[in-house]
Amino acid sequence: MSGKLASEYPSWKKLQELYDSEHSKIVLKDLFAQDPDRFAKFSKEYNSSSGPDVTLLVDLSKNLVTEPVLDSLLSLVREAQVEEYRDKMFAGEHINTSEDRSVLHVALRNFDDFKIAEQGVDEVASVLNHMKEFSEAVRSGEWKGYTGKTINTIVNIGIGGSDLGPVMVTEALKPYSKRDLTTHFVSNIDGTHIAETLRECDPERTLFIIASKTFTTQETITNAETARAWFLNVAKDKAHVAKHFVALSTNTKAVTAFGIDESNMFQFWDWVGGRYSLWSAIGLSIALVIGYDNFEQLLKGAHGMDKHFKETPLENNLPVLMAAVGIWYNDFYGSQTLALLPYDQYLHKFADYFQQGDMESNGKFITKNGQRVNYQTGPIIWGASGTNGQHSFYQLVHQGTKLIPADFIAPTTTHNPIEHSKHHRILLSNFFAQPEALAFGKTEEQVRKELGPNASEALIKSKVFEGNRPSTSIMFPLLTPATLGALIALYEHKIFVQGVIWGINSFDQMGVELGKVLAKNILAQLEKPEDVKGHDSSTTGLIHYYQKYRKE
Ligand SMILES: O=P(O)(O)OC[C@H]1O[C@@H](O)[C@@H](O)[C@@H](O)[C@@H]1O
Repeated sequence: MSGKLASEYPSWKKLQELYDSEHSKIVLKDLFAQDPDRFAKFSKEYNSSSGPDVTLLVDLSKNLVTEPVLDSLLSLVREAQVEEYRDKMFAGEHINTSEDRSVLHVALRNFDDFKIAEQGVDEVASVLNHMKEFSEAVRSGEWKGYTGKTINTIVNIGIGGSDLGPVMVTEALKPYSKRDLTTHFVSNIDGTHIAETLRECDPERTLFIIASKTFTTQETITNAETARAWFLNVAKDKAHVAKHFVALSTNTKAVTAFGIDESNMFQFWDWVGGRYSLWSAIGLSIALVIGYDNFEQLLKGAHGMDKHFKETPLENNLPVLMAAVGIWYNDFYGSQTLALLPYDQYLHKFADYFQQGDMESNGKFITKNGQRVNYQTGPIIWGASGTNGQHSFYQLVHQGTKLIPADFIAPTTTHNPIEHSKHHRILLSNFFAQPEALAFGKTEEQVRKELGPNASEALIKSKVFEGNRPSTSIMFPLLTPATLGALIALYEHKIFVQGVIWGINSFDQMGVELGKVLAKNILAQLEKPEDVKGHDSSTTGLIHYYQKYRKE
């Protein structure tokens, strides 16, 4: 990030020229026909160089790129000084400039490898130790509720980064979970969420984890207060709260004011961004569900990817390559979205998770220098797992009018090999077929031949697949904790690289503030119609409608 707009870099201009002169010639069918080595050239295998063995195959060959395009994209990465900024992040420099903070989720999974000088980094190991002791005590039954019974249910109360990571990871790693420990995640302020959850809980056997970096988030504090009131309604004595409520936060004062003992608080630091926090104390629910050792494997898998990102030349650097390809579509092809399509039911929350990870990081129109960008920044992230999407939105991906780059993700081996992996073979045959269909389509001649001479022209046309629709395929042997860690870190660093190129601050989230402020103001006006002041006629009309028809 050189202080420039991305569009001012020479390679940006070069890329625009390449797009203008070449894009109509970038046809996957031809590229594959011309070059039998295309897969070998454009796919990369990642093998972890430290920690648990992780291997990932990232196949970029079905993307609309040629070697000259990729070269220019990598020049752009260099001109934007991505490597320098990466090193600044790892060194603990305050690259989150608007909040004057370092960005050190990599320090949470470092295990003494990189030397990072920042306050709090030397406390990471002791917090992990606290998480280990606590999770083992709960899982073994040594930790007892106020009536001496063991814990059989945990309820994580948090939202955004204090919810989505633990939800996604505990779902993804279900095969490693303690099946007799029921887990709920309550996030929404809608009282239905906490009410429906509490209906399934026994106050004598439930542990509430109040997860909030700031410990001021309206949803989380309100839900936590409701949970505490529900608990005390049965337990009566406030002293019992200590056995059933723990907090994950950076805000000791607010945690103790809530009534949670400091010894039941798991600390983290302001250099951990909410959407990058599952590696911190925010991951306590993960450690409880899959066990601390597996949680540590998750961290170590991510650390392996950190090393790869930090030490691998750009040409082979997976987060860099994925970021570069994404920039090509987003800024030159004008595509608006990126679909995340894991062919693994356990990853069914992956797209939800990276909706925040990517969109809250890179959904910004102002550069770090305060200039408005004159190009597109972060893509809209969406997706669904497995073949479900095929029976829903893939129609548009195949034959719609929009270009939708997609990442297909799958394990070679399933955790559930029913009937000698019959299901998995069918699943994977779809995983292989969809990118093939997207890339190579089906020509009019093929359709004509298939339908015979009596078919109408309209029918023939409707069955044509233009093809040339790009995708990346990512495969790995099995979705283990370490593999998942590496996969998440891969996307985190992709987001980082794109943010640096666009010149934006990927680590603040100013865009979530305005709505919060307005809601607070409106909340104070909801009682009486005459209090509703200072709004446009639409907002006033809506509030008045509410006031007319509400029951309580
Ligand atoms: O963890 P707390 O502080 O409750 O924040 C929860 C979430 O709040 C939102 O407004 C966003 O800013 C998210 O980045 C954050 O993860």
